[in-house]
Amino acid sequence: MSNRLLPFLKSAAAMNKSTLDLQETFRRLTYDLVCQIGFSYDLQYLLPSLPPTPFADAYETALKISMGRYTTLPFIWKVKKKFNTKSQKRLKHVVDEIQEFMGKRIKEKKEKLVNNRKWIDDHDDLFDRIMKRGQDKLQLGEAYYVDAAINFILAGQDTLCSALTWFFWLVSTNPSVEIEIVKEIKEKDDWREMVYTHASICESMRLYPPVPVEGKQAAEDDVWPDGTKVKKGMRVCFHILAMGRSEELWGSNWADFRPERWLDKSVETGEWRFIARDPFTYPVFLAGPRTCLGKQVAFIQMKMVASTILKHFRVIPSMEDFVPSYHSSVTSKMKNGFPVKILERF
Ligand code: HEM
Repeated sequence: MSNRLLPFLKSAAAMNKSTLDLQETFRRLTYDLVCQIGFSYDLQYLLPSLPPTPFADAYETALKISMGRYTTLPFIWKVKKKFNTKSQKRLKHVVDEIQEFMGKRIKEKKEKLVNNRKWIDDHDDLFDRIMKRGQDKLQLGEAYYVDAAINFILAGQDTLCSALTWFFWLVSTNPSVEIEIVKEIKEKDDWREMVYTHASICESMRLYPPVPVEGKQAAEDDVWPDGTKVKKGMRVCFHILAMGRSEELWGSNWADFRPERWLDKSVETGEWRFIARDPFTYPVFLAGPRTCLGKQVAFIQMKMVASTILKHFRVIPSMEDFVPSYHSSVTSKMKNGFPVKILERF
């Protein structure tokens, strides 16, 4: 944070009235973060020079073309695949690029694991741990780990970027919440004690869940408690965004951004206490056995980014009545980005 995000925002603040796309800033930051956490690899995307982002571009192209399969009839994309149309050639090209990039990272790790135990003991990123535990699988070849690494980036980068973008928009348009968060982050150094900030993050993901819609396929015939019959093989979708805006679940003030709905204030100490909601009411990270494996990491990262930025800067939408245009792909996005001005906080 201090040697990448802070200098980047300082240089944006120094350019006084210039506009910055915060969504693009978080896109770059989260690629850097996720690759650091996963592989100790520094992509160096968040630099004031705004360098090209070839790996991210390939990744997003692959995602866009593959997601298109969900919005067309299966036989259409199967025909396209068979006749190797332009989009299918493009998909193959970017998938090759991604696999080559990831293959290199995994190969480097595998060589170090085999040749130099000391190195691996000293460098404990996520994939060091996964590969150490699964040494028996090293013989399976790199493909196993390459797939796991690609899945890891998919799970962690876009979701974090989305969560941060909507959080900063909601905070910038709710001054009383911003004042309370800034007060808290100035008082508390430990992210575990940032209860009000935690509640604000939960509340922003209620209104704008990074993953807006989820689906699962029934492994067996099932009957739900309300009598609904679900046959083996049926696909069931649930709308996380709609659930977060349900009056039945959140009351008549569901449309308000109110971190306090997650909080209780101690009468004696005046300290906030967080009241968690059950994950089946709030399935932003899913619920049950497929709950997000990175939930804790996600909260830590978001609190670190939020506290780093809000301690030093004010983030102000560059247009006075800016209303973001919601775009749902795999994650909740702002259609034309989030143009802001960054001002030093004194
Ligand atoms: C605000 C941020 C995040 C949100 C809202 C989120 C949400 C989710 C959701 C809804 C799923 C279930 C997907 C499914 O089963 O179809 C999931 C799975 C997963 N998430 Fe997250 N996630 C976030 C951040 C992260 C981060 C930062 C990481 C990694 C450091 C991560 C790692 C994973 C992994 C590995 C899975 C797969 C679990 C499985 O296959 O059962 N997530 N996440």
